[in-house]
Amino acid sequence: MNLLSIQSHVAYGHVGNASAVFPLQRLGVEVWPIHTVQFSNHTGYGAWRGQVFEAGVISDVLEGIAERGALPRCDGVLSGYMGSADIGAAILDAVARVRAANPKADYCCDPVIGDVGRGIFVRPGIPEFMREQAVPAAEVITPNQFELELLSGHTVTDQADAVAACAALHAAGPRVILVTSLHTRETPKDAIDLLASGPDGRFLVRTPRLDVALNGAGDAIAALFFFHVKRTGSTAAALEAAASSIFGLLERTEKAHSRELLLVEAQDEFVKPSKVFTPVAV
Ligand SMILES: Nc1ncnc2c1ncn2[C@@H]1O[C@H](COP(=O)(O)OP(=O)(O)O)[C@@H](O)[C@H]1O
Ligand SMILES: Cc1ncc(COP(=O)(O)O)c(C=O)c1O
Repeated sequence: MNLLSIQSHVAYGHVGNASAVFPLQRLGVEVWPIHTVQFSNHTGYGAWRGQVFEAGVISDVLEGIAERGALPRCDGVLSGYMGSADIGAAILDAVARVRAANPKADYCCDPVIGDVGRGIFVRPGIPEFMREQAVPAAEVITPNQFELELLSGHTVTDQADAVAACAALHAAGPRVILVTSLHTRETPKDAIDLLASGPDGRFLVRTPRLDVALNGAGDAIAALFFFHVKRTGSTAAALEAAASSIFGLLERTEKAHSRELLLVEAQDEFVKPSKVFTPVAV
């Protein structure tokens, strides 16, 4: 499988492409990363150095890949945090070019907008861009609970609300939805839910809540989920594999008291997770 992954990149630590690329490679995917920024480290440290690339760089690198004649072999595009609407437009152009070369290619959009604790943390215009352009163009999306509410216009208090919100988003385009970090009235305090919704049904996985506050887990789970959807064609199987791998990764990271995901050290979790969380139909 060949996947184009258009995301931010950090030299030190693991967010964006530095979180998504290696797990895919470990699973045998040929990844073509295009970086939207190159920073020293993620912004959670409060200080970082590096550069935000212009949207033109994305189109230029894509043009070079096209010149190699590779686009018909591209099976999908994955995107994450978008620093500006220009970057967003360049990403959707890339999706359109890939689709023109391979009509079977899919687009997975992690519609990064914000989260429950922090509210919106992207630039003005990005939430609208996600809702009006990126989400309708995507086959697979991976919103967290905050993004699910914002994109669907539904308040999510219980599981039924989350299912209804997913139904509203399916109507906008995406065939498969993974809701991350879901906490409804039914979720115990010491647990985290993941809800996946697709043509084969709706499924829930509940894992223990670990004592970690890390960046990049969302980027890794989006990559894993997209890969397993494409590999299996099953929403339930993709949820099981992605949720189990991420839990294993985070548990190892917690044990080591690491501030960064132990992506390399815990790489076997991507292939054979220590614990398997079997989804239940909801
Ligand atoms: N403290 C935690 N305990 C257990 N699992 C977690 C924890 N934090 C994140 N995860 C797992 O990682 C997934 C993605 O995390 P999320 O917080 O949505 O990512 P991000 O904020 O990096 O976008 C969650 O759905 C959950 O499965
Ligand atoms: C450049 C960059 N990309 C992506 C992320 C993803 O972070 P999170 O996993 O917290 O959503 C971060 C977070 O700090 C970042 O700094």
